[in-house]
Amino acid sequence: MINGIQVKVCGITSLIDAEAADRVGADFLGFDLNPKSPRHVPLEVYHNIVTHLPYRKKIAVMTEPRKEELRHALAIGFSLAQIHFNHTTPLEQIEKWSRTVGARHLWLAPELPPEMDVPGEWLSLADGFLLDPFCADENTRDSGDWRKFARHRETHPDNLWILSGDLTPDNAGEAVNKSGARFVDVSSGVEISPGVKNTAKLEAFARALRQR
Ligand SMILES: O=C(O)c1ccccc1N[C@@H]1O[C@H](COP(=O)(O)O)[C@@H](O)[C@H]1O
Repeated sequence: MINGIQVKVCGITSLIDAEAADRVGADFLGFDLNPKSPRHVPLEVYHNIVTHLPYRKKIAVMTEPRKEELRHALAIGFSLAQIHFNHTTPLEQIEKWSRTVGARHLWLAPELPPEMDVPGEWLSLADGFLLDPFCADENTRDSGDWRKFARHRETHPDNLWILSGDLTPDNAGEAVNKSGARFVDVSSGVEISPGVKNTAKLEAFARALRQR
């Protein structure tokens, strides 16, 4: 927790980066299990480092996983699964994910068009939702849709609302202040190259949250 804000550092690929995230105060460490991601961590690699990792909650980041993959991730010790999916995914599929791990072990990261809110029928299926405030303006990506994020938080306080997507040390303070977020997720904004975190950027990100 940094200045009242919970933080997840995602796209961790090594013990060194996990320790750096831990040192700056990350509450959650995210590991990308999607083989197509440049931040992909094969399960064998995860197995090799898991006992040495800092004592923080570990999140399995997956893209439209099969039931068996999802079940396996929780079985090997991930606290939660974060599922990325297209907004056109049928409700029955989301219900299946939720039944497989239980809603309290699930965060949903839907790719939503700017005008679309999280549908009401998804809310009981997951504990948390990752929303990207910048997707409201794909062209400039310099100002986010803070009202959309704030509206979700205020209207559905029983869910966890996680501000995620293109956060950096430069925009984190403004993003939190304008959206009212109490939980942020950062990955590429604290990297030197895909999958490699940078200590100075992690520290700058934490500083931005402290000084906002
Ligand atoms: O990082 C990826 O390659 C990735 C691939 C597929 C699905 C999600 C992915 N990243 C996750 O997206 C959020 C935001 O990341 P960023 O801060 O915009 O880089 C984070 O949870 C990443 O793990």
